[in-house]
Amino acid sequence: MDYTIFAVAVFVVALLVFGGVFLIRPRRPGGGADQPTDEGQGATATATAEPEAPEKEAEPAERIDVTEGAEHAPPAEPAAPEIETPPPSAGRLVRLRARLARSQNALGQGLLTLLSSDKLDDDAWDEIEDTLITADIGVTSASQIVENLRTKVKVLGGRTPDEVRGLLREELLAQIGTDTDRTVRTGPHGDRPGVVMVVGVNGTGKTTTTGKLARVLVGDGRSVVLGAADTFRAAAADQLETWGSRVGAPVVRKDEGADPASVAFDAVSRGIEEGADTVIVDTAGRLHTKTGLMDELGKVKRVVEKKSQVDEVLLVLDATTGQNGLRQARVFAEVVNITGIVLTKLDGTAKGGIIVQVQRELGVPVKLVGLGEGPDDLAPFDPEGFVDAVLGDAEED
Ligand SMILES: Nc1nc2c(ncn2[C@@H]2O[C@H](COP(=O)(O)OP(=O)(O)OP(=O)(O)O)[C@@H](O)[C@H]2O)c(=O)[nH]1
Repeated sequence: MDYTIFAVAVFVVALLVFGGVFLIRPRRPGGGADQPTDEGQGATATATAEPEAPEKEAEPAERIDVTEGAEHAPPAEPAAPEIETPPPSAGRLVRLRARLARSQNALGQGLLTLLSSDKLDDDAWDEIEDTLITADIGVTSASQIVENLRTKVKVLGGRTPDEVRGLLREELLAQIGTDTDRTVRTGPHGDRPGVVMVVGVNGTGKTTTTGKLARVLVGDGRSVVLGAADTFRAAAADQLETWGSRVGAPVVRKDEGADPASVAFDAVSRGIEEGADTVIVDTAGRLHTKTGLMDELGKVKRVVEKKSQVDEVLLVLDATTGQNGLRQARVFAEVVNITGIVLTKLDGTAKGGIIVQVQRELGVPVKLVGLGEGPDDLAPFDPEGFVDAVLGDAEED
């Protein structure tokens, strides 16, 4: 009996030892502990499927902590980029005027030719009005311009090209408004930074504008912190980080899907801590129901205001989208108190009249215009510079 028990015990121990060795050995190639080595071996097909599984499982647990932390650490940071010194804002529209002239000149030349024709009959005036409407200036403004021009031309009698240009210039400027305050308020208040919220539908150039505006401010000698509160797409935050790193502006971001208001709050806190002059918060515009949009933008603003007042809410509109852009503008204007408009992609459309229409609709001035994809292709809007470019009076190239 004893021998039987002893024999069974020896057999069990032997089985365990043999089985243990056998079981441990095959795990090595794909096992958790060896994972970094395997990963380093790179992309060769079949073996990669297994090691990836434990890695993915481990990630979310770590990421939750990161979400709560101040910033998202980029995975493998490349060598720090060289910090650029962008040009100041002054004189930018002059530099970009040739580009404006190129896109808007057909409108100006079309109007000047019609106005200079010998016979200014009803058909000619209708054509002038149609040309203005085609340029998205809006029906009300177009008919006002035509009415005023008709009266002035009658009084004038004969018309020299200079006189015609002068009349048209005057009318266009009157519609755009020369005495409007177009200052972008970015200044700090004591020890608190100025806060700018950038809103608008994605694809209009919102993130690009946030980055370009940071460059404008840094070019003017300001220190800037950026908040990547468009958390719908991680790529938007990556994009902003690239903009920020080029001018040495820190970017506060969190994981995709994080609460935009908390990103904005942290960005403003960081701005205060660092004694920055301005915090620019890029928000998401992807919510196509008005209630969702209202809730989100309202919350971002309220939360930011716990830390500092919001000085500017800039609405970014794509000039090439015409009536669609105007519809977007109306929705945003209903949900948030817009203080200025940034009209992007003016280099890509002849319909610069949208400036007049959007200002008239929203009662808010165009403060900045985007004139290209280059990093410094954002300029403070200047009505005279714009109209001179439309009328083909661009001296610089
Ligand atoms: N030609 C031209 N392109 C512009 C201008 N502003 C922005 N863009 C381009 O428009 C595209 C969209 O810009 P984004 O800044 O990514 O647009 P967004 O609204 O932030 O959209 P998301 O990136 O999806 O958040 C990019 O290719 C920009 O380079 C402009 O003034 N002129």
